[in-house]
This record gives sequence, C-alpha cells and structure tokens, in this order.
Amino acid sequence: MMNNAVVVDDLVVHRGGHEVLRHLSFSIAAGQVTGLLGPSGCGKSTLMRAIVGVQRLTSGSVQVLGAEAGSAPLRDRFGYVTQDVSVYDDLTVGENLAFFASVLGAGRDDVARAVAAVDLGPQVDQVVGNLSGGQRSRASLAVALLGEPELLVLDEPTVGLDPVLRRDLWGLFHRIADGGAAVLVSSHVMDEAERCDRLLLMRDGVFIADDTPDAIRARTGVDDIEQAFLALVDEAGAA
Ligand SMILES: Nc1ncnc2c1ncn2[C@@H]1O[C@H](COP(=O)(O)OP(=O)(O)OP(=O)(O)O)[C@@H](O)[C@H]1O
Repeated sequence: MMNNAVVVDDLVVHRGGHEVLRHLSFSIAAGQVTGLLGPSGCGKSTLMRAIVGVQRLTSGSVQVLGAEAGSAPLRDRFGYVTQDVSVYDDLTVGENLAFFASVLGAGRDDVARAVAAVDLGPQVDQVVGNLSGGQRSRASLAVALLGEPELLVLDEPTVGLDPVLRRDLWGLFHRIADGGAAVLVSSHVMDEAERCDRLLLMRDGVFIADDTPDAIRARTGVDDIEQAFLALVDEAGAA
C-alpha cells in the first residue's frame, strides 16, 4: 500500500479575490521526490502554504501525516523552506542551527548531520550575513533538515544556485526520500523536472498532468518536459 504523507481533498483557496487553487485532490507519497512545477503565479507557493498549514483554505481539506494541516502535533514532523531566507544574519551557521535545534529539541549530532548534508562544514563558524546567496539558502535548508522530518516542503530551493550545487541538492533530496520521507519540491525551471520521481504540472491553480517524467513524455510524444508542458497547455485549451 502506498504510504501517503499528504492527502488533499477538493482544495479551493482564494487570495486577493481570485480563485488561486481550484478544486485540487491528490496525495503525496512517502519515499519519493514529488516535483511541483509550473509558471510563476500558478499557485505553487499557495499550495505549499496550505500543506504546511499557514494558508487559510476556502474549502476542502489537507491532511498531513494523518493530522489536519497546521495542527499542533505536526509542528516538528515536517520541514519547510520558503523563498525567503529564514536564518539569522548576525549569527553563524553553527549558532543558527544550535538555536533552531534547541527550539525543536534536536541534539548536537543532528546539527552536525544537517551541516554535512548541505555541505556547509567549512562555513560553520561564518556569520550568515557574510555568506553567498546559495550558501544562505543551504543554511535555511539545513534548519529544515533538523529533527529528521517525515515531510520536507521546499519552495524553489535551487533558485540562484550554480549547476553543480543544484545537482548535489537534488542528490540530497533523493537520499532524504530514500530514507522514507516525502519530499515536495517546487520549481518554475522545467529542466529540474527530470530529477523528480513524480511530477505535478500546474497551471492556473489546477494540475494539467500528474505522472512520472517518462509517462508525461510518452503521453505528449516530446522529449523535453518544457515542450511537454506546452503541449499539455494546448491540449487543455482545446478540450
Ligand atoms: N498575499 C497575497 N495576496 C493576494 N494574492 C496573492 C498573494 N500571494 C499570492 N497571490 C496571488 O496568488 C496567485 C498564486 O501565487 P503563488 O505565489 O502561489 O504562485 P507561484 O506559482 O508560487 O509563483 P512563483 O513561482 O512566482 O513563486 C498569484 O496570482 C498571486 O498574484
């Protein structure tokens, strides 16, 4: 039986007077990297906010790890990284992690594991304000890895990173999923689609495809996911 970390049923969200998420129903399996891809403004961040419980729902439901999204028992069972850096600029990498570990009740070993996972060992004593953009994003990611979360929700974690770092981070996402966690990663860069076990292609608050990259390519008859996305948009328009 598929072990679902997230179950969304008929979810509708309005923001600024618009229907941003339109009757979404789907689930996210543990042990997989699920990619949420679509153009800017299609609703990816809003959907992630709904899953981590910080978005008011208009209707429908979001269950996370068997509980209602946003409910207290979930607090230390998932990690969430937004596009805004969430670490303190005036503390070092190590101090930031020690602070968040104490909030979560995580141990020193866990801090060392998180630092190593994002490859920030050499920067551990550096003040975050002096790090490069990519290093700062990795520091935020390290915080999300504390406590070995069962669900990791990452909103465009690879924006602004160089190709080598991007490849390494995708490797890390897969290792986390192989360890049994559910990993949900958003991106508006279609070439990242190849790296996902499953793709949710989103447009205007609905999914226009939900399948493996191979199956999406086979269905559209094109090799490139960006071209496949455009073919699916045309197909949806023609329907
Ligand atoms: N605070 C807000 N108030 C009103 N409308 C909002 C707010 N935040 C987002 N929206 C609208 O909701 C829609 C979806 O936005 P969302 O941030 O979820 O998209 P996205 O796919 O994550 O985009 P991006 O890739 O640019 O981050 C957009 O039309 C946006 O204008």
